[in-house]
Amino acid sequence: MIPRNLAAVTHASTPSQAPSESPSQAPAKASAPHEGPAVASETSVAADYDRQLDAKHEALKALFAGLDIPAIEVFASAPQHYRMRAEFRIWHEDDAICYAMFSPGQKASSATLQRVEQFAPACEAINALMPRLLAATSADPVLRRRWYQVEFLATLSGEMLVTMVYHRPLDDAWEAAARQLQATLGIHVIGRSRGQKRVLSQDFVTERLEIPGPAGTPAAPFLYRQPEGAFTQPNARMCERMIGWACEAVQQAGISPASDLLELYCGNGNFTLPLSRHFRQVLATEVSKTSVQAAQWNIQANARPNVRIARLSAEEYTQAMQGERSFRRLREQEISLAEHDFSTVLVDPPRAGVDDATLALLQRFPNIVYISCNPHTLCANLDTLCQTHTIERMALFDQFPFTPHTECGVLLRQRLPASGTGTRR
Ligand SMILES: C[S@@+](CC[C@H](N)C(=O)[O-])C[C@H]1O[C@@H](n2cnc3c(N)ncnc32)[C@H](O)[C@@H]1O
Repeated sequence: MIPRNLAAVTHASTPSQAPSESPSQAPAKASAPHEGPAVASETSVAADYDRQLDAKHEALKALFAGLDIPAIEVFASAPQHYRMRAEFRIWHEDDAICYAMFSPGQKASSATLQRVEQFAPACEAINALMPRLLAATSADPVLRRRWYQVEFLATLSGEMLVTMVYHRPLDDAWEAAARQLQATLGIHVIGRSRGQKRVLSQDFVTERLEIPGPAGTPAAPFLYRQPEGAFTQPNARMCERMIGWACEAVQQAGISPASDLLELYCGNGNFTLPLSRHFRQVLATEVSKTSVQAAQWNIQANARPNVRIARLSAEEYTQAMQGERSFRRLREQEISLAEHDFSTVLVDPPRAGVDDATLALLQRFPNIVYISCNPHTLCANLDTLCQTHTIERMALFDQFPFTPHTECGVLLRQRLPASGTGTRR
């Protein structure tokens, strides 16, 4: 039996999941406020939420005090049920299992275990599934045996992909039991073990985001294939607002829709597809093969023929643009950089920020939209970019309530626009 004296984390706030790493790189770990057996009242959660958002806003202003920034636009999240992904360890005591989290750096043991029954940051569909999945697997020794970790990936419409990670090879008996589980719960199941990935129906979900239009215009739907293990923005509602902000920023800045957009670190085309409505052509690049394949599907599904995507790292793209290297991956798709007339570049790098060579490339663009999940590397990069550009807009998107993490959006414009198209090679 699982000892009852262990804290039942009914409303743990959030895992300290590194915001921009792939889910598989960032195990869920326990953290922060609203943790513990008591379920916080809605009023106290709302008050705590407002306080933590104010604190993030103040921290951001202090961090960027050395730069000339405009008033920060602040986008509040739902305080709870905002995450479309969650992952937990599975803790075994005798024949019983439970969901578990461990604080960062803590060795997993009964003493450090935080039992999780419900998880307030996760969307309601994940919370509804958690007890049903646990009951079904607890009752089945084949599914339970050496089950180590579970990863949930949900969509706003309730589609659900569940990855069950094991410390044993997965055989046909496991697959038969997992197929039964999948049918009973109405979910997609993937089994993973060392060197093994058994996909029972599909290894992705399809998210539908409603992207707000400019003031007074209706929102537009976009479909996104989101593969297991690839990066996706965890807070779907906040993601809609981030994309809406980026679209509005380029329109309000008066950037010519006859010009082209370059995007680095494009993932599955999250920003690319809605932004492509505001440009003649878009060239998007991304390093992850899985994300590039999803982006190709998303381009077709959303009928965006003016978007092309190439699997290149930001560093490689910079080398190609500088004429230092040529890439078969561009030639195969008949992508000619010289045929683009880029007015704007959008970057959304991982937490490490943008490398020096790519920063120098960005400085050649009249307009830069920078989406960042790490204000510290953003601040360091802005130090460089502000040598050539001014910051016209800055936004705080609270993607990760009750964590130290803050997502930002920045629009920069070149101080002295080069004559003609400064970025045509
Ligand atoms: C913060 S995510 C943003 C993805 C996308 N813009 C979105 O909103 O979903 C960063 C992306 O950069 C990719 N990435 C990481 N290092 C990279 C590099 N050196 N060059 C290009 N892409 C990289 C990751 O695979 C990931 O998809």
